[in-house]
Formats: sequence, C-alpha cells, structure tokens
Amino acid sequence: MTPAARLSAAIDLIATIDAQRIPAAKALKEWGTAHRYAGSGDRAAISGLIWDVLRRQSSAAYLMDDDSARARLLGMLKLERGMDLATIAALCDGSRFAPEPLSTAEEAALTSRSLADAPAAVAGDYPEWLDPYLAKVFGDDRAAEATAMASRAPLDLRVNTLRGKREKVLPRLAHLGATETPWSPLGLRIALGADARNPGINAEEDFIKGAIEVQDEGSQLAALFSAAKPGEQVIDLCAGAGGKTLAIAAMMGGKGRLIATDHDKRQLAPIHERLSRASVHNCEVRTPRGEADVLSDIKASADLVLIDAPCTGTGTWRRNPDAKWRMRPGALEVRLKDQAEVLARAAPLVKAGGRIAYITCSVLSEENGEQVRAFVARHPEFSVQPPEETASVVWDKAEAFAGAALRSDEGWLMTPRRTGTDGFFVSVLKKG
Ligand SMILES: C[S@@+](CC[C@H](N)C(=O)[O-])C[C@H]1O[C@@H](n2cnc3c(N)ncnc32)[C@H](O)[C@@H]1O
Repeated sequence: MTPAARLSAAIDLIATIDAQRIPAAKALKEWGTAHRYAGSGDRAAISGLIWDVLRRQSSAAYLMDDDSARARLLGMLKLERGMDLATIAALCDGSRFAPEPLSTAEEAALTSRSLADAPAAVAGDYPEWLDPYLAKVFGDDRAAEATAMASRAPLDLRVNTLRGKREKVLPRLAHLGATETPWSPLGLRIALGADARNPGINAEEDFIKGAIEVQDEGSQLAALFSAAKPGEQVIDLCAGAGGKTLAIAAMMGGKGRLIATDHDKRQLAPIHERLSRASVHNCEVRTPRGEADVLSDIKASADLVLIDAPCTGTGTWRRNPDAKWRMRPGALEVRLKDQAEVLARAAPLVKAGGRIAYITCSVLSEENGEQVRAFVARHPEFSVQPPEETASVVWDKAEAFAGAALRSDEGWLMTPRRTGTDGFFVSVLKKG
C-alpha cells in the first residue's frame, strides 16, 4: 500500500470505530482479518495513524472545525506528525486509493487555524469532565501537561542488575537505537516510530536471559524511591504481573525476604515465569485462595510494604490513548475506595521504623496527595518522609530531579512533560 492508500484505510477505520463504538484494538484486528493482502508494514502504519488520531481526537477536530474521521486525520497529521500543508496535500491528491484532494476549507483550516483559543480539555485532548481534576494539579499548565500525556511514548527498559550491567547491555541493543534514560541508573530507552512497529524486545538475547525488562523509567524511579535494601523484609501488596517486584528484587540483590501478593490471583499469573527468567530466588509469591488472608502470619514485621496501587492510570494515557476517552467518573470513585483499602491493609504489616511506599500511575491529587493525607489522619503513627529525602537516597541526580518533578508535601509527581516519564506519584510513609 502507498502512504496515501494507508491514509484512506485509516479514515475508513476511524469512521467504523465512530459508527460501531468499538475499541480501536478490536477494529484494527478485524481490519487485518478482512484485508489479508495488507503486509505487516501496512498494518503497523495504519495502527500508528489510528492511535495518533485517538491521541489528538479533540484538538484535531477543533483545528479543522470539523469532527469527521477525515478531518481528524488531517488535523492529526499537522498536530502530531508536524506535517505542513504541502506534504498533506501531496498525500491527498485524489489518485487511485488516495484520499480526495483537500477542499478550500480544509486548506484554510490547516494554514490559518490554531489551538490558541481552544479550551484546555480540547487543546490537551482529554475528556471535559476531568478538567477540574487536572486544573487542581496543574493549574494553567494543564493543557501543556495533557498534550505531553497524549504524545507517543518511547519504549523503556530496566537492566536487571541480578543478570547484567547497563554499560554491557547498551552496546548490544545499539541496533535498536537504545540510549541511556536521563534519570534511572538502570534505564535504557528506544524511541518508537510513528508506524507503531514493535521492536521485538522479547526476541533479544538479553531479554531471554533476564538481563532486561520492559519498564517505564517513572516506574523504575518509583521502585528506587522505596529504597528497598538487601536483607530487608519487603511485601509487594499489589504485585500484579510483577513489574515492581522484579525491580525491588534486583535492589535487594538476592538477600532478604520478598513476598509478592495481589488480591486478584489472575493478575499474578505471569509473575512466576518473570521471576524465574530474572533469576530472582528470594521471592515468595502468595496467591490468594478464597477468603483466607495470605499474610495472616505477618504482624508488624515488614521493613517495607510496597503499594503499587490500583488507580485510574491517567499517568499512562500516552500508552493508552483509547482508554483515556473511555474513562468515566465512576472509575475514579472505585479506585479511591480500593486505594484506601490497600493502605489500611498495609499499615499493620509494617514494623516500627519501617515504611510504606505508596505509588500510583495517576496524576490526580484525589488518588495521590489527598489519599496520603487521609491515610495519615487515620494512622497518626505514620508520617510522610520529606520528598527530598526519598530522592536523595537514590542518586546524585536528586537536585535536577527536584527541579523537574512536581513536589507536594506528600511526595513526587512525575509527568511526561516534566520528567519525560509516564505520570507516576510516589510517597514514602514512615511508621513510628
Ligand atoms: C497498578 S497494578 C499493579 C502493577 C504491578 N505492581 C506491576 O508493576 O506490574 C495494581 C494491582 O493492584 C491489585 N489490587 C487492587 N485492589 C487490591 C487490594 N485491595 N489488595 C491488593 N491488591 C489489589 C490489582 O489486582 C492490580 O494487580
């Protein structure tokens, strides 16, 4: 397929997604089945176009003053891909399989309209009901923050120090264009192209041998801020597929006791294979069975309880542009309740002098600072460790990090705009 034919296919697909109200991933899969002649390059390119239209859904429609599938695609080409009028016009030349030539109104919109007067929710591409929530966190910066939260994310990797060293792994991933991430001493970054092609990390020898894991740099920093140490007793209460568990295990260097659990046993399913590939030998996975409390033997003995809390995931919008538009107010209410529950469960597990590391991948203060304040009010035996302290334990970049991240009395908030990471909040709460 020519680049122009891919645009035509993308316009048709967006119209289908609109009309049938189906998730983009499902629509793309069905399109692939119905167009078996399309090669993998075509599929990747068309997926990339669809995801980018979802990223710029509102702003592209505003720019074009038209919310049709075609208008949103054209607006996206300008806003997300930085194409000028001549480039867009050359693609839309009306030839066989290419989109129709640009109308006078489309040409005018692409040259003279801008987002300068657009409401923040439109310029920043987020559901309008979230505007007061984002205003509370970011104030007048919310459109700029949200725009960064809508832009395509790179692929970040964490080098597993149980199996390798960053300086050794880096040259082996040179063919993928890997570079060091700016903050994490363990991070590597691979920029992803507009065609959404997967670089095939799972087939890399370093991945197979457990020397690298896919993990956003913000997630790596959140784990580092917990300051897990060799010899400690650490409980990962919301371990899920084990992303943080693996990072914590590497920090512990195989020494001490690590317990991973989750209230949903299905979420834990991939953790066993991942722990084994990463050569983690000191982690006990406790899978819930029925109503029994799998942590009933643990009473005020943990040095660290890690809570990678269930959250709305607003910090990961750049990886899930479809989920962003599907988010409903009810989802926030449910998550707030879950978070309070997990915090209450963690409190009695921690020993005097121990700590809770509370982490979310959301930017909303209801899930972050407000949740922490409410917990400390209910549990005065806990107090927030000053954020500067949590960062300085980690590394010499603490000062630059403090200048970049958003600090509150309760902890650090990382965002795509500020730290180039997914949105992550981290608070460390000391007991006694
Ligand atoms: C953000 S995800 C964890 C991701 C995982 N730690 C990782 O890094 O791959 C949140 C997890 O919390 C779990 N969860 C939700 N409510 C919980 C509760 N009340 N107690 C324990 N886990 C809970 C969910 O099942 C989900 O796996």
